[in-house]
Amino acid sequence: MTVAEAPALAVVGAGSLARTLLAGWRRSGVPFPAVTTVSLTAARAAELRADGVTALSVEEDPDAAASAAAAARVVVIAVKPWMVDDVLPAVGAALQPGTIVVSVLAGVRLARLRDLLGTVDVVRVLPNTPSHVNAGFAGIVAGGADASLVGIVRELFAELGDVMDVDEDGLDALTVLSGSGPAFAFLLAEKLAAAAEHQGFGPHDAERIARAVLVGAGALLADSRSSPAELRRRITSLRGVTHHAVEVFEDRDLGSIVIDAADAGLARARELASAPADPVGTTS
Ligand SMILES: NC(=O)C1=CN([C@@H]2O[C@H](COP(=O)(O)OP(=O)(O)OC[C@H]3O[C@@H](n4cnc5c(N)ncnc54)[C@H](OP(=O)(O)O)[C@@H]3O)[C@@H](O)[C@H]2O)C=CC1
Ligand SMILES: O=C(O)[C@@H]1CCC=N1
Repeated sequence: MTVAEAPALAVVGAGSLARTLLAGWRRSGVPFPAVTTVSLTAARAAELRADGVTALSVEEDPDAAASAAAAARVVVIAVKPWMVDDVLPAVGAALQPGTIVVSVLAGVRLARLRDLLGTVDVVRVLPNTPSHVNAGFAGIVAGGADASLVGIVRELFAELGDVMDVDEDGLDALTVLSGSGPAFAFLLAEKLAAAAEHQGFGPHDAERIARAVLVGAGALLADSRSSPAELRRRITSLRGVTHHAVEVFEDRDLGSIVIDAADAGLARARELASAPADPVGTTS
């Protein structure tokens, strides 16, 4: 993205995902003329300032989100889904013409976002944490937003990885498939490390093995035109070691475990669409 194209950016909500996106954009060198973040706490803002960002907090300035939104051309909303009623009306009231809002919130539908913001220039994007290293995957629902503004958003997320246009049902599905998906891969790495410890390796070497396997398999997948199934077949010698090990996964029906997990995540994404408040009283 060129200097002329890069928009002034505001990010409302400065948690895990917001910082992932900022890291990816910094890494790919997007020349934003200004970046302002808004967190709840002053402590978080201080952390971000140490990274060279203009960081506001609601604790220090109750109007922080409105002032950040007023000065931006792209406003990313990255608070928790159940915070939208508190956060969006003030953002919407401050928006200048020609500004687009990007919601990365799981579940919350465009109709509700438009109502709370009072604008149609809002899109939903569902990114994932590998965006940190520009190996992300994001679904985007453009809705009825201005096409040239949507183009800027699409380009911004293309800096972070692959971008797929979907409808809102597709985005709910991607929330668990590609949004949560990296967590499934990390879970596998954790379990592989635990198996290595079970077979006698110390924790350091066990994690070293698991990391090398996941990183190596990912790199091979990225570099190869072969399907995942074909890459797996090449490791699986007839009546060999892999065959015996994979049979355990098949016997326990790993396929339906993954489908059940995806369905549970999808159900939660749909629930979040209408969740009025944080059901467990925590923001983590
Ligand atoms: N994590 C992920 O991989 C993905 C997350 N998402 C979505 O991204 C959103 C954020 O998730 P995540 O980053 O994990 O959550 P975090 O809890 O890490 O971040 C939430 C942020 O919101 C801030 N905040 C709370 N209240 C306010 C307020 N009133 N005004 C402004 N900021 C406020 C918090 O401030 P403080 O830091 O000071 O507490 C915090 O920085 C969620 O809606 C989630 O569905 C989507 C795809 C992937
Ligand atoms: O767990 C969550 O709700 C968010 C959405 C997808 C990944 N993290």
